[in-house]
Amino acid sequence: MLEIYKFGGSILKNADDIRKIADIIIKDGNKINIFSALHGVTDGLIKIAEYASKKDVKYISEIDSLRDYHLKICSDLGVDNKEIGEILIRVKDISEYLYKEGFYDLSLLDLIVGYGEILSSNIVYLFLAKDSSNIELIDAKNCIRTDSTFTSAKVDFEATSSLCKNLVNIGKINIITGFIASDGEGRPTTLGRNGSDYTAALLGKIFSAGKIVIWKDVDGVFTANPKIVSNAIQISKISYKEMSELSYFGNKVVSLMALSPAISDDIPICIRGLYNITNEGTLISSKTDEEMGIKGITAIEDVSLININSFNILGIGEFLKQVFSAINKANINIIMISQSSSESSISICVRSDEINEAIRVINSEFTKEIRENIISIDVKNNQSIVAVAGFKIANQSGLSGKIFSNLGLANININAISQGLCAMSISFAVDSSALNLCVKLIHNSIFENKCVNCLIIGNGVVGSSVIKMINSQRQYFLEKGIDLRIIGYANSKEVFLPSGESFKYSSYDEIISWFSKEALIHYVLIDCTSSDDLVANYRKFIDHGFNIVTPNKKANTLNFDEFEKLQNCLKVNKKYMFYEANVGAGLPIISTIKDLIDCGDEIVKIEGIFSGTLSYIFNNLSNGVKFSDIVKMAKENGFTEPDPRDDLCGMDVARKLLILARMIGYRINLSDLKIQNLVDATDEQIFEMFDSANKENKTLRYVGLIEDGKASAKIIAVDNDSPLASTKHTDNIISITTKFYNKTPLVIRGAGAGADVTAIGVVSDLIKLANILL
Ligand SMILES: NC(=O)C1=CN([C@@H]2O[C@H](COP(=O)(O)OP(=O)(O)OC[C@H]3O[C@@H](n4cnc5c(N)ncnc54)[C@H](OP(=O)(O)O)[C@@H]3O)[C@@H](O)[C@H]2O)C=CC1
Ligand SMILES: N[C@@H](CC=O)C(=O)O
Repeated sequence: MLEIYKFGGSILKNADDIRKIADIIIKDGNKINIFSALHGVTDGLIKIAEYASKKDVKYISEIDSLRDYHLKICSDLGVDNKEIGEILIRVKDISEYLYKEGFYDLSLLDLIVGYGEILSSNIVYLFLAKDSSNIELIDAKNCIRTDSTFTSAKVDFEATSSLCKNLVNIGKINIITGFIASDGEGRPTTLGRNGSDYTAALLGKIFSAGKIVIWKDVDGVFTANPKIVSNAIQISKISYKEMSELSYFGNKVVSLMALSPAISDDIPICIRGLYNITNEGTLISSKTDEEMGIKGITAIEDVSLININSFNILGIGEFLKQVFSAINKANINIIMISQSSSESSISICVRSDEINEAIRVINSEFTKEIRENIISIDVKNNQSIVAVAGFKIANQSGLSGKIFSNLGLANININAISQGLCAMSISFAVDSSALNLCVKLIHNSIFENKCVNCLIIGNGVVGSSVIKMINSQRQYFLEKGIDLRIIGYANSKEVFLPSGESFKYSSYDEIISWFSKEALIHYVLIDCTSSDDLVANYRKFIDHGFNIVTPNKKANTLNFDEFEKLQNCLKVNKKYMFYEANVGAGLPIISTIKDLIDCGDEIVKIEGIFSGTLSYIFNNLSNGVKFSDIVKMAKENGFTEPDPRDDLCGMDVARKLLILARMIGYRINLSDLKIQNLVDATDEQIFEMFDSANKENKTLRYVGLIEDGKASAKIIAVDNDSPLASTKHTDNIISITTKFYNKTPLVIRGAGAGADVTAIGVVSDLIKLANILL
């Protein structure tokens, strides 16, 4: 199967690129190979023409760097530079002529600019010809015939076809200049920007190629410009129609012009990356990837929006006819139209550099009506058109909602919108200042809406275990349709990113702005610190789109006014806060109480052992170990609070009791709780308590109680056969008496502290959140 390869300037930067390209051509034995100019050379040649014709001597230094660039590559490749040197002298001669004349026209521009392709193709030819006699160099001026529309010449297909068939020997490896052609009088012409793609497509059509491969510095067509949307996805298959839509609206991977010869003869075009040849690229053909209804988001920048209102005086048909014919006569390209038939108003988008002319022709068309205030015109500059394209645009219900609700939340205003019934795209105009955010938001709302993006602050005992659990269970969650993605984790000074990079921070604002600039759809802050400071910033995170999941008890034990403000902020922003690990680590205490309340049950009493650390201490006292040593062991095992005094003074239990008490409707603060403090207890005092309880066949337990609007906690010597006495290790045991569970209370028991069980509580919250969001 004959294939046409085209190599663009972005992969013609140095000798290494040319070696890679030569390897591909030789390995594949590819017969028709089209070359653009070396990277940046076309622009360089335009500059030379402009400087020289304006008698600016800067053209000389441009010529020098052009020469040095090409000769260095020749020397790096070890090719004889005589031929290249001679071509460069011709370029110099032309520029000296332009300098002398102080003038250039489009035909002279085509003459000089075309040397870019001549130089690159000669270098490649010379390099390949060192090892093979089967290489042919073809100057496309000798086989692509055009009219004389310099800089964007129209191809005479019949003449070109017969010239190519005569000149190109497909038994050989042909190195052919892209972009350039000549008119009937033999004058050099060019095919317009990205014209080399068009040369490739033309040759594909002429030689009935099986495929046209466009080699680039990117691996294929992406769902958005990866320079704007870092998580853009490579598309494996896209139809001609979809690609045409993307190209029309600004995707530069392949030009619209190049698509048409391929479409007419159904020749697939493959976009492939030179630097990643194992990647199979994107195939543009009559078939699409049906699974992927929407293929991408693209944008045209630098447009202006003209709104013309006719106040219904003229018939709509007549009014529109006049608008379009005026614009058409001025040869101005209308990029997008949006019409409101009820008001006979119409919005049209044109390129910014054509706006003045467009306004002039409309004004002159409607001079009388404007004077009589029948027609008014207003203009919005600095606009960009964003388009979402794909074969399922027209019949995908909910798509507009998905797109526009996220834009609305980000305060991005749509200035005009356009979509046809059978359309492959929906397009709209936004202020250019909002463009990047807009593209990211739409991209992520379509392609990333199945992800919960987790930012973990605090990577100590609990945080590290949460990170490990999310990563190790990733595949398991994916199979359930939940994509938990860690976008970063932080300690108190530094944020670490998945790329391996990190940045230091001094305020949470820096963290918020870093992550919100990605405009992801579902964010969650996982607070694995015990910080009050971070809690004080929750509302900022929530205002920027974050949900919260946390084992940190500080938020739910804020002073009641602050606590209510936080609840209100969540409500206003429609965000969620989950905190199962606040009480009993991974034990389902919070969720059970919530379920009972949601079912209309009334909680009468909650009682039990709420501290894993104190449980561990009293469970181990029986082994004759000192109280102070057991505290150390509890800290080493990760059961205590970051500051173990919070456990010993009863504050940790107090927080847990307050959290549950507030859940069941008590409007109380920490200061309202009666809590026994053990922080100053000596080993001897604790042992004495233990010993006297033991003598009475009792066991010491630190017990919390919530009942009758009050909450308290203290050490109690419980009977040895009491369920409270039966706990082991770090066990918590919580008994819940309710209107329905009144004879036998509902009891939850299990490990109440430690990294893994707490991480389970956090991750189960993430799954609950994901099930709501996704
Ligand atoms: N351990 C357990 O069994 C349970 C713990 N919890 C709760 O989990 C939370 C974490 O506990 P644990 O992992 O043991 O604590 P650690 O002390 O092990 O880790 C705390 C982490 O938070 C970071 N950090 C501290 N202050 C700040 C701040 N102001 N801003 C940003 N990061 C900060 C620390 O960073 P750096 O190292 O730089 O200081 C560290 O990475 C606590 O709220 C605790 O109550 C809840 C249930 C059970
Ligand atoms: N330090 C706490 C940890 C869980 O909240 C405890 O010991 O219970």
